[in-house]
Amino acid sequence: QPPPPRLPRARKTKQSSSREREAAMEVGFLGLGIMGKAMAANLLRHGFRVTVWNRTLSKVRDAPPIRRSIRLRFGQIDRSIHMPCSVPFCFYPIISRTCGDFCWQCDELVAMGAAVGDTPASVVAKCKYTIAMLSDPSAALSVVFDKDGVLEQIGEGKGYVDMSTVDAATSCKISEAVKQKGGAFVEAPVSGSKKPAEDGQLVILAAGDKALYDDMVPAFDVLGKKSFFLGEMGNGAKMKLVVNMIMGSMMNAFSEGLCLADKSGLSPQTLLDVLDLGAIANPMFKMKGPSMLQGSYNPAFPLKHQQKDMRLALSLGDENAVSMPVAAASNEAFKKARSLGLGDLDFSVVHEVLKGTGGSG
Ligand SMILES: NC(=O)C1=CN([C@@H]2O[C@H](COP(=O)(O)OP(=O)(O)OC[C@H]3O[C@@H](n4cnc5c(N)ncnc54)[C@H](OP(=O)(O)O)[C@@H]3O)[C@@H](O)[C@H]2O)C=CC1
Ligand SMILES: O=CC(=O)O
Repeated sequence: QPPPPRLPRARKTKQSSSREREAAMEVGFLGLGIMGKAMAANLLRHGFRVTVWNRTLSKVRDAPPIRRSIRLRFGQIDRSIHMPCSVPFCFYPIISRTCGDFCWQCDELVAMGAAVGDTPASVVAKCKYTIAMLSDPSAALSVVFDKDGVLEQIGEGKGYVDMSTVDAATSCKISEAVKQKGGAFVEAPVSGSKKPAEDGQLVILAAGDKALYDDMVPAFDVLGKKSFFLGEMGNGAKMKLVVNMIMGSMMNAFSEGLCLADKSGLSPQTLLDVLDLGAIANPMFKMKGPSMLQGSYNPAFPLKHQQKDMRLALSLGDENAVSMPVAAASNEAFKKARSLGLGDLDFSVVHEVLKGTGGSG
């Protein structure tokens, strides 16, 4: 049994601390892609009550192999109920008729106890804190500013935390709008992919409202192995873009090296072994190398997101007059991969492009 989340603030009175604890454990989560789903699951496993929303509802309601929970709604109350094995399947419709709206197709999160919100606004209305994990700047802005968006319900006493990878301008625009409504905002992009998200081993790069950051530490402790508070709004986004610019360039150099080894008559597997023992050994080469040699590119970090990060990092370079020829060349390879329809595969699929243009392909 995992330990309950820490109290967010020092105790005041017994009554107020129990109210704070209740509120702190109630978190909204917008965006259930590769990362969001794993992160929301972690929060649920650690005792947080989570209300989730995703633009495409089917991701929330994918049918699991065993349908053992139902979703009940009574006005504002929206609960997922686990049916004990002793309740025969044939009784579910009867329960549903008695209790109102329900869905059979509860996905893993609902089966773990998540409630489902209809809109970002309804999630923010319900929860003191709402986290978002969305694909890119346009998604991040849409979820906040569009109809039924976050802005409709954010206000005094509520916090919004966007963990998507976006540029500093996007974070600042959201921050201004949230603050104007009386709410608090933290940007908190993460370093670490699907597996670290599943294992609660992300590195969190936060900036913005320090009080909200402090409130979020119990959740960040569950999601990550370390969180950095980087000061003023935009610094989290910038740090994340610098890190991913380096990562994208490394992936290109690695792929070229695998091609070069292969074309010059060396064993790429032996190259992996040699790299792993030397000064440039790193978890990315170790994890991605074997699957790249097999030509297997199940997406942990989709290439379209890596290319978005290269684009945003290059734009940050433009703003600051920093010449980045290595990153620019890497961006071209990622763009080429996108143009070939490879954007939804793992970013390591750029290896195939490099093979095609000069390597073994
Ligand atoms: N995967 C990784 O390894 C890592 C990813 N990141 C960053 O985290 C973020 C999420 O990544 P990941 O989970 O991999 O991405 P996915 O592509 O798996 O998920 C993207 C999510 O954004 C939602 N979305 C996209 N456009 C919109 C929109 N216009 N309005 C509302 N929702 C939208 C999608 O909803 P729908 O299901 O409806 O399409 C989905 O929930 C990205 O910014 C990425 O760069 C950061 C670290 C690691
Ligand atoms: O953004 C991707 C990651 O692995 O970090």
